[in-house]
Order: sequence, then C-alpha cells, then structure tokens
Amino acid sequence: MQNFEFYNPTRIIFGKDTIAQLADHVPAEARVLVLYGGSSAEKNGTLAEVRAALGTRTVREFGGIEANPTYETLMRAVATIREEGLDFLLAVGGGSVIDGTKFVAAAVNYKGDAWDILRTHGVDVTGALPFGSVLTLPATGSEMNSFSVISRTETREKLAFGSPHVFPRFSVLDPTRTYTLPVRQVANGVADAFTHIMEQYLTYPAGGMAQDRFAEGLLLSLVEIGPKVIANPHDYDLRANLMWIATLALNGLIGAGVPQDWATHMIGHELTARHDIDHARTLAIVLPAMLRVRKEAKRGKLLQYAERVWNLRDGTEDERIESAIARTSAFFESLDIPTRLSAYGLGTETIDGVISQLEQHGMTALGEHQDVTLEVSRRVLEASL
Ligand SMILES: NC(=O)c1ccc[n+]([C@@H]2O[C@H](COP(=O)([O-])OP(=O)(O)OC[C@H]3O[C@@H](n4cnc5c(N)ncnc54)[C@H](O)[C@@H]3O)[C@@H](O)[C@H]2O)c1
Repeated sequence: MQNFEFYNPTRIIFGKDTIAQLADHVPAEARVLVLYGGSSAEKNGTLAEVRAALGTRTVREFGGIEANPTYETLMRAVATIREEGLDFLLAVGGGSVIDGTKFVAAAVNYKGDAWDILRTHGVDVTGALPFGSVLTLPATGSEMNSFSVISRTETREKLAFGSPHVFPRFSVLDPTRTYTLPVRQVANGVADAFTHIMEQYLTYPAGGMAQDRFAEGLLLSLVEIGPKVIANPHDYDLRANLMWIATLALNGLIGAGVPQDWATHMIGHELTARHDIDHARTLAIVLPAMLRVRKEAKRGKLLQYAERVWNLRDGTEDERIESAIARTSAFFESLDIPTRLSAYGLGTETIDGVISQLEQHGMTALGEHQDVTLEVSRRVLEASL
C-alpha cells in the first residue's frame, strides 16, 4: 500500500427531514449567501425549508448557477458577497452548485485574477469563506470532498481545482429531496459515481485490500440498484443508498493509499467544454474505450474486476477482460446512457479539437503511470467513436 494522509472534516447530516438541522450548524450570527441553480429548488420546496431553518439570520440569495457552473456567473456572486459583507455560504443543489460555491468561497479573498485558481488547480488557495451544502442530486461527491470543476464560457474551458480550504463544513443529505430529479439526472448520478470508483480502483494491484473491497462493494451496489433507482423514484431506501454510495465514491476513503487514474475525467471535461455533453455521459463514452486501449497496463485489476464485480470466471484472460468491459458499457446503456461519440452526433472531426485542448491544459501525461500521452488519448477517442 502507498503512504497516505487521509483528512476529511465534513460533517454529514443524513436522512429524512434533516434540513431543519441547518439551524444548529450555520452560526447564529452568520450573514449568509444561499446559492442555488434553476427553479427546481424553489418548486420542490427545498428552498422554503432552508429559509425556515435559517430563521432570523441575515440571508441573501443567489440563483441561476448553471449545470457546469461558469466563472462568469460565479464572479457575480463574489461581487454580491463583497458588496454586502456576507461571511457564510450555503449551497443548495447538485454538484454544480456545490462546486460553484467552493470556487466563490475561494475567490472572495483571493489576491489577483480568480481564474488563476483554476489555472493553478488550487495550489495557491490560502483560505476560503466557510460554507455548507444541502445536496439535491447524488452523483459527484462534491458534498464531502475538496474538489471543484468550473467552466469558462468565453474560452470554452472546463478546469478543476482542489484545496483543503474548500471542504464543506457540513452537508445535509435528505434522500427525499432527490424525488423530483428527472430520470436523466438520476442515471447520470449512477454513471458518475460508478466512474469515480473506477478511477480509483481500476489501475494496478497495490495491496490495498480494504480499499479494493470497499470499491467493489460500492460498484456491486450500484449495479444492483442502478436500474431500480430510476424505475422507483419514491423508494426511500433506494434513493438513500444511491446518495450515500455517491458520497463514499469520492470522499477520499477508497482512494487513500492506492494509485489513481483520472484520465477518463480529463478527456471527459474537454468533451463537455466543447460539445456540452453532460459530465456523466462523457465518462460513459470514454471509460470503456480507456479500459480497452490500456488493457495491458490494467490487466491485473481488469481480471479482478471481471471476477469480483461481474462474476466472470470462465474463458481465457482476454475473454474475461473483454466481457467485463462489455458489461460496463451494457450497464451504462441499461441506464439509457449511450456510450459512443457517434450517438451524440460526433465523429472523427472532433478528435483534433479535444486533443489540442488537452495539450493546452497540460494534460499530456495522464493516468496512474502518467503514460496517457496525447497519442494514447487520441486512440481512446478513436475507440469511442
Ligand atoms: N466536485 C467534484 O468532486 C465533482 C465530481 C464529479 C463531477 N463534478 C462536476 O459536477 C457537475 C455535475 O453535477 P451534478 O451531476 O450533481 O449535476 P448538476 O448539479 O449539474 O445538476 C443537473 C441538473 O439537475 C437539476 N437538479 C438538481 N437537483 C434537482 C432536484 N432535486 N430535482 C430536480 N432537478 C434537480 C439542476 O438544476 C440541473 O439542471 C459537473 O460540472 C461536473 O464536472 C464535480
């Protein structure tokens, strides 16, 4: 096992009717900015519950944070905070709102051009406003991690940053708040969580027995509940399981002490930035092709994955690996998520553009062995046409 430091200070408040507990966790004297996305949080009553819980505190609201939150919109929130002297942020929404809130928290007192937070991937973030979240979409794990992904409309860029200063102080996870999600978003959540686990699990054997078994348990659970959680939108236990699995998939636990990949994500970000494909859908396109192209480097883990997650024990090594990859694609497709670029109307003409954006963003040596060069990324994209 590799050396590691594990740190996760986010308090999780989980379960039915837990939003009222905000009253205990947002400081009584706080001057709060509530950040949210579109109209769903208003329509389904989540914002009303939040307002009630915040009681007599000074509260301002900032709506309109997009899916794939943009720098342009978020800098308006930064201006509001500065003008009104607000000192605590509360994100109400999915990964986009929480990621956006992390950026805003880091940008308010940042010296210099705030886009540099993304350019430097967060290394020079030295502080952030405190914030909490009320999660309405199980998918990204943003509610319990210190990462954030921000887009810039002007330049069609999508970049990530991470900093220990942007862990949420707390996150409220009430599974009933997910009942209003469109089917497409639930499916995306399953695929996103699945791929987060794969990025930390499917590398090479590193002796992390607990990490492997945790990861396999989460993958098996997603395979078990994936189609059911879509078909039964008001089943509390299914929604509760999806919510907690998605959080555990990317809160640092399963990735501690083991190699991590993340090449699929980096290519996926460029596809979203250039073609507006939902984040999770880009992952479902890239992951199966990534596994196929890098089959030799990942052979040991692919065989373990085939046996322990898909129960594939017969046939040659290559047959088991091929079946495991085919099952992975079939799982995404069973969620109604197409796994080929062509299904999104894209062909070979898109590849040069994605490769040049990867180059521009320094993504020239990705993966657990840093050997996913631009040439390998090109082959992955070709394999996903
Ligand atoms: N921080 C991380 O670790 C991390 C990890 C993976 C992805 N991301 C990023 O997160 C973003 C995606 O976040 P997401 O998948 O959570 O989706 P999202 O936050 O973009 O939300 C998707 C849509 O669902 C709507 N929605 C949210 N909750 C709803 C509800 N309860 N009822 C009805 N509609 C609802 C939103 O308004 C939005 O239109 C991407 O930008 C991605 O790159 C971040």
